Amino acid sequence: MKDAQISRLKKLFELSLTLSGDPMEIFQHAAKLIGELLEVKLVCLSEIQGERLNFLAVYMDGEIYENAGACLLASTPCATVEETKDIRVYDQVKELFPEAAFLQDHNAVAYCGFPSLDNHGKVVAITCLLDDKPHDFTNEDQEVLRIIGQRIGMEIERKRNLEEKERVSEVLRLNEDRLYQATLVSGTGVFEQTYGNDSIYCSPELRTHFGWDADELVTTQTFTASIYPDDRKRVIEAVRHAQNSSGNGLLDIDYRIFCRNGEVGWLATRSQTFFETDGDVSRAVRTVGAVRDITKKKLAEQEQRIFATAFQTQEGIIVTDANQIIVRVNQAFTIITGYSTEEAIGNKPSMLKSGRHDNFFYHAMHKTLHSEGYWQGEIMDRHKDGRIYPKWLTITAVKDSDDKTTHYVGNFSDITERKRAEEHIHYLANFDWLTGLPNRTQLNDHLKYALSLAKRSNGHLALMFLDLDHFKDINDSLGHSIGDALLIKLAKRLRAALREEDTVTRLGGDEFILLLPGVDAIGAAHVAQKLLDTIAESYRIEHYDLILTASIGIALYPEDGEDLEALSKSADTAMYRAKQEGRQCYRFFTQEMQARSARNLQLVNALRHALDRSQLQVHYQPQISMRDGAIIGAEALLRWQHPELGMVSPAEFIPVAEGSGLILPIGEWVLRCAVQQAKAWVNEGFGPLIMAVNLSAVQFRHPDLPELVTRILDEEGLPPEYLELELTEGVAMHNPQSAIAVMNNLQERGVRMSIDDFGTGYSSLSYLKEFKVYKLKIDQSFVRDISTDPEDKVIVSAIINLAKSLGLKTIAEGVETEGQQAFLREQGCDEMQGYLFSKPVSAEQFDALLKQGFAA
Ligand SMILES: Nc1nc2c(ncn2[C@@H]2O[C@@H]3COP(=O)(O)O[C@H]4[C@@H](O)[C@H](n5cnc6c(=O)[nH]c(N)nc65)O[C@@H]4COP(=O)(O)O[C@H]3[C@H]2O)c(=O)[nH]1
Repeated sequence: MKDAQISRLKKLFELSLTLSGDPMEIFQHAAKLIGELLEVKLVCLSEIQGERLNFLAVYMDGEIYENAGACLLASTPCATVEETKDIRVYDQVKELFPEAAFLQDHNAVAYCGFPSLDNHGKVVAITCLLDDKPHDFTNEDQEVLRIIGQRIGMEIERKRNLEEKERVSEVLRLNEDRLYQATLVSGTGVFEQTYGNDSIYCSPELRTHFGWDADELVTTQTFTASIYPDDRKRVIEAVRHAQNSSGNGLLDIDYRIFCRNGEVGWLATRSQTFFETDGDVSRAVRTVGAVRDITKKKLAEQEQRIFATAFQTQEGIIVTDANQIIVRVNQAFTIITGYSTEEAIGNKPSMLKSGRHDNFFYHAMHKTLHSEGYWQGEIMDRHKDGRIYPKWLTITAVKDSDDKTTHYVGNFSDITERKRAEEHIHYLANFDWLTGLPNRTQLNDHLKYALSLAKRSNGHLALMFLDLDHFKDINDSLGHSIGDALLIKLAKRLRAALREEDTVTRLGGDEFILLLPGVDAIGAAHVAQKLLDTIAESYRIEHYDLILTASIGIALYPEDGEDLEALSKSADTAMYRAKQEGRQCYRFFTQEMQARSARNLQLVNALRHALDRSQLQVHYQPQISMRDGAIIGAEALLRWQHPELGMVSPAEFIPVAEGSGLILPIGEWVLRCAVQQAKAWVNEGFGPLIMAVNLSAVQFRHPDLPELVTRILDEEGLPPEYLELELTEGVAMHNPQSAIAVMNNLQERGVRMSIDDFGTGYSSLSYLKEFKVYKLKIDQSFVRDISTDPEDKVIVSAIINLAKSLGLKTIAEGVETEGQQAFLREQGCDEMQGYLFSKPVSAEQFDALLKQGFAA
């Protein structure tokens, strides 16, 4: 080949190389060019990759093949090219390199291989030319191949760079992909800001948070506008600080933004700013960062803060697990209970128990908790110092998603103060502030209760209005403080003068209302007089000795009213009458009551002297045996003959004597008279004659009674079996247990007992069995009507049968007719007494009866 031809070829080749962009195309082009130019059978352009030759382009018999295979470099002539880094030419090459299969396959005779080197002088490719016949590779040919070899080396390097680039970008793409997946999973968004360019790259998640569209341009301004105003300044300052080259460029910040849905959300940003240094000057060039949505976390934190704050309230809080072991308490718990957190945790709430509630209380509490999941109520607990205090407790069961209780939360407050205030309010609402006496509200309640009791038992009650006389004068002359002190003293006296069950109320000023349950006209008059006397005793206040009087109006249930209003009106009216009639006195509402009271007073006064003025007498009424009509006993009945009042019935004066306490001396006198008389009749030979003496309730309840009876019997010399004490059914049944004790005592002393007026009370059979009585006295009210009233017949016959079954005798009183006598005899009554045989008579007349004998 001529020089000119070569240089033309070189230029052409260089031009072709410059024009082509793809290294692989260049390699193919080069292989083809070489093959055609040097007219060889095969050109193989291979890249060295480790120990292998990769055939990038193969020209064979006019055809070009791309990536046509590979072979090991070792034991090939190409290895010598790599080694020498220069062109190698071999004849009979097949024989020279028998292990190179490639040569054998193509039956290679001529071989020319030239290297391509990279910038560092390393062989990166070998191009070999093969022919199956001898071929002369001239120097010029070799020169051209060297030039091509250099060019191929450059292209191999370019190819490798491209491949590296592609690999790196693939890695980057993969990384980006992974990052994207990671950010998707973690909810993290990323951004990148390059300074000098106001566009901020934001990942899709970030755009989603902020509500920016995918194609919307995000700038510093857009970003700042999305920040919640309260956080804006803080974020701007922190970003500026991170961009300041004096720092490390790191920024960690939480802030709020306006989310796409208009709500406020929380983001956490972690970013790094990168700096570029030019000489001494350093400036921020880029910031990359990750942004995380922490709205839920912040809300949880906020909730926790709220919970923590709520936990630290004035209310005690106690949290237990499902087994009621305390797991948490707050500070207020310690303040209220006295137990520290350490003392409480691990313990049970029962450590606070006061012992004031029984097991039923706690059982009911747990039952409600179980069924309702909630319990609320007042409970008494014990403080660590031992003090018991009331608290208001709410317990709530905390349940998991399976509706299983995991914890109990108890909230409580010490309500000691509240209770005290309530008590104070209750006190003010129910008591008079000055005297401490109950007020009208309480009186109403007490009166309602007393009225209901009285109605049920056909009982009585008295309501009194008490008004001080001229009290205003004391206030006006001595001042209100003296007046108040006087009222306080008076209130104490009134209270002390009355029974526990009575109510004294101050209406305000100098007016009082008194409620006396179970009190009739006589009792009321008695109490009123007692109060007037008590009030009239002088009062020492400061240096004054004061005298006070009052007027009292009395209303009685049921006579003067059946309810509060009617009774109050009546008592008020009566009180005004007392004022009008001279003050310092009491008046009843009705004239009848007033008269009865006056009569009562008259009787009491007269009775006081009845004994010593010998106005009393004992009369005797015979008691007859039903069997033979013989007088077997006498009932002693008291008679009072007053010079002015005339003959007063015992039915009238005995209650007066009982109410005034005079019954005790009078009763003793009757007993002694009766015993003396019995003794006289026994001495006269009229025995055995039983003397029956009435006992009043007051006598019967007096502890000295048995002793007194024995003493009189002893002193008068009458054997006890001649005496029979009559006790009314009502008195015996009033307090049966103590009646039994007294009866036992008397029986042990040999004295007989009988029950008077039997059938009028409500005897209990079980008590009747225990009473040590000898006889039942059938009340005259039944006897009176036995001929006409079939019911009375039944009653009388029942009493007789009952007595028989109990082993008791019966005596019928008030027998006035033969018919009554016949019926009683028929029913098996043992004895009788009544006008049919004799009225009560004097001892002398009785003596005559005894002497003449009696035949029924
Ligand atoms: N209509 C009628 N009455 C008859 C007949 N037979 C007797 N009486 C009356 O019935 C009363 C019977 O006495 P009492 O039930 O014990 O009831 C007595 C008794 O509870 C009480 N009493 C009388 N004397 C005494 C006494 O010395 N001490 C006590 N504590 N109470 C006495 O006074 C009550 C009344 O006594 P008296 O007026 O003496 O009334 C007597 C008697 O006179 C009759 O056939 N027809």
